[in-house]
Amino acid sequence: MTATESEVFAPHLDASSAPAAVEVLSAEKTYPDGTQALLPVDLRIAEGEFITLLGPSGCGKSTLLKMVAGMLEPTDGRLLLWRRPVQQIEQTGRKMAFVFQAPTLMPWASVQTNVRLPLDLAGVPRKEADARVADALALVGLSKFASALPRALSGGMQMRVSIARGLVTEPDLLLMDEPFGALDEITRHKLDADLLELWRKKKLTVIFVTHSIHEAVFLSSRVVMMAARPGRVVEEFIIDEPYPRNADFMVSPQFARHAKRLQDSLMRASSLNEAEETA
Ligand SMILES: Nc1ncnc2c1ncn2[C@@H]1O[C@H](COP(=O)(O)OP(=O)(O)OP(=O)(O)O)[C@@H](O)[C@H]1O
Repeated sequence: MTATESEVFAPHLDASSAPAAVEVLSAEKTYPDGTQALLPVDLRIAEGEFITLLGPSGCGKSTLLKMVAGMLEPTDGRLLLWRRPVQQIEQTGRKMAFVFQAPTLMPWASVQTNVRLPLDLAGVPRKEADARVADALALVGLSKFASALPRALSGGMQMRVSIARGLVTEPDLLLMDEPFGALDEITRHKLDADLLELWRKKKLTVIFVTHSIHEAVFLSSRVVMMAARPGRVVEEFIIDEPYPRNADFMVSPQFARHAKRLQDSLMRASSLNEAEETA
């Protein structure tokens, strides 16, 4: 790591003064079958933050993320990206990418073709597209696998391809729905660390969904805790620890302190569900 890359970075200190990338304004969601997935949520996410949505199953994490992505309409309320409605993101000159839990790669196409897909869809000329694909593959450490088919890659490598496909459009906002949930712990730690590097290098704003308290503490500048039935935001935690964060951070007393606070909060959020289920 170079001296510049290792400079201390503390987005939680700037979050109140930095421009808003995402504003969720009393946005709520009831599905057509009557499921009340999300009570009104208010959330301001500043440029450069790494936000994690954490909470028990069914608390509306994916629903909220998909509303930010414009993949789902709120039943009421509004969502703004750089002060414009989500559907008008093009007019802001910013870009957003969504990375799903499963890599969802085309099995018959090479890694390179899979990563190029968003550029092909956008009509980017082939030469420029190939150069950007090469950059994205280098970022995730897969340059040597450009011609491979997905089935020749491990689960962790397939997930890297999926991340490269997200990064190839050079997004400002990266939305990730439990991207590493299906991977073994070692691979997950490695990808978490790589993701933090990318986030800092590319000055991204990230919203990340996970079930893992440890992943949330390691990655986030802020954690948004949610509870279910109906889904809602119940607490927020600033993880006021500087970056870069490394393996030493994970065994530090500060890490344990944050993890304990999140654990207690998650227990409260989960017991809210149980209390309501038995009432
Ligand atoms: N298309 C849908 N139609 C009806 N109900 C839905 C739909 N999608 C999700 N739900 C319900 O909305 C609630 C919130 O779901 P959501 O997937 O957003 O939660 P989550 O916190 O992401 O869950 P998990 O951690 O299990 O992935 C759940 O009760 C879920 O069953």
